[in-house]
Amino acid sequence: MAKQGLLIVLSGPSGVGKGTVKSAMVKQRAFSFEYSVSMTTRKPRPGEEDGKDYFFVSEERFQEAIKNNELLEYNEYVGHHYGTPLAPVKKLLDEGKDVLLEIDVNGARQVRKLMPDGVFIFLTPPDLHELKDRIVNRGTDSAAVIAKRMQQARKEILMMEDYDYAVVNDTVANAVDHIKSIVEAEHVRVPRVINDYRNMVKED
Ligand SMILES: Nc1nc2c(ncn2[C@@H]2O[C@H](COP(=O)(O)OP(=O)(O)O)[C@@H](O)[C@H]2O)c(=O)[nH]1
Ligand SMILES: Nc1ncnc2c1ncn2[C@@H]1O[C@H](COP(=O)(O)OP(=O)(O)O)[C@@H](O)[C@H]1O
Repeated sequence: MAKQGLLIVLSGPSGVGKGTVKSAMVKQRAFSFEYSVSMTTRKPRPGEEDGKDYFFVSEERFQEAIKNNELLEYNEYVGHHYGTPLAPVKKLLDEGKDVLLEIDVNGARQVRKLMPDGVFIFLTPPDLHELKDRIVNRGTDSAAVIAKRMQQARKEILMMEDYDYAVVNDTVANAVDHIKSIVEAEHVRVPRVINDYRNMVKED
């Protein structure tokens, strides 16, 4: 049986650059991983594709997914539901592939209980002014939504205490490098590799 893949959970306040860092990791093939596409009831932003960025669904479909236990975790964030479809994550991990979840802190807390072997990474802004500038410059949210996201961000940043690593997204290249180092280190943690050595030293 293939060794289980590593579950990588990436969180951070809105606008810190999670989407940007994730895309850069895919583009540069920084390391090999599969991205778990979440289900959401929020409307697509310009340029977002159904099935690639999110599965954009109705509230009814989301409620059905909850009822049928299709979601590993889910949460409400600024008026919309977001959740991780369980089946694809499980299948990919069983195939030995690393899977990246980009989810909020409440979701990550639920995942930590169910899958404690994952690595939990929190992406932080260099400071709060920079965070606000990034959300404003992205140009996808109204002033009212930006204010709510900033309020949420202040609370969320301190929830990094539930995570294993804090990575500063000062430049995208630095953030990608740090995440890559963390994933490489996780791959050689003794609990993950000791079985290989048990086999090595077995007498034949
Ligand atoms: N719990 C949970 N949170 C999610 C999921 N997908 C996305 N999120 C989080 O929901 C929040 C809002 O996401 P989004 O509307 O795309 O805004 P953005 O993060 O500012 O680009 C972010 O904190 C995401 O990390 C999911 O499947 N589950
Ligand atoms: N390291 C960075 N330096 C400057 N701007 C960044 C950086 N990372 C992301 N951004 C910009 O910040 C905005 C928010 O990034 P995004 O990836 O949408 O964040 P999130 O997915 O965390 O909400 C985007 O306009 C993006 O281009």
